[in-house]
Amino acid sequence: AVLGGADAVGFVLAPGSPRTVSPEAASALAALVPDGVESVGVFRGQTAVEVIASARTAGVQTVQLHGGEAPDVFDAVRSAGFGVIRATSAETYGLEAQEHRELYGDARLLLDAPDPGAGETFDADALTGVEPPSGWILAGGLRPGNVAALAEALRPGGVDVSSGVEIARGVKDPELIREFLAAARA
Ligand SMILES: O=C(O)c1ccccc1NCC(=O)[C@H](O)[C@H](O)COP(=O)(O)O
Repeated sequence: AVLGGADAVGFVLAPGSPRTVSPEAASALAALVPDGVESVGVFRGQTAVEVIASARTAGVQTVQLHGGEAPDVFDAVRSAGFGVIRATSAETYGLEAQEHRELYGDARLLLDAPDPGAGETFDADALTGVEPPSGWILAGGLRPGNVAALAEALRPGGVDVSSGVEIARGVKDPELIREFLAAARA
């Protein structure tokens, strides 16, 4: 991903995924990430104490929370010195955009399909009449063949991919990563 020109790389530190890496393994990988490329730890449903401990061991800069965590978890993570990304489904966000602004306002927003990391797209109609905050990140079922059209239609500040650059669940493919990055940049 770094060689292909990604702006950020993510390590799944949430338990129970075929993509899960230990904080120690993530630390060895994050140490290879050069300055200027953001390293992100991906979490779901853990306590603030667990998230912060894992993120510190892994040495990531940013924490991405997928589990509907409460605002106080975001505050704790931020106070521990990490950047924070709030990942939520586009359907949920469509119903609570005001709440996001009020409760999580300075967290970056990532809009995803309901089942994170499953390679499913969301129904873009969920965002009709909703304007996500500037710099929001689009995720969910992106692939080299659809990222340009979806980005053109939805105008996010960035895109995030997992399944669409894998040859099997949890197994990334360098060529698909290169194709995805080229299509997203275009
Ligand atoms: O990828 C996982 O297995 C995962 C597990 C627990 C929480 C989040 C997870 N992934 C979130 C991501 O960062 C994915 O990149 C994002 O949901 C997009 O996934 P995909 O639709 O497979 O491209």
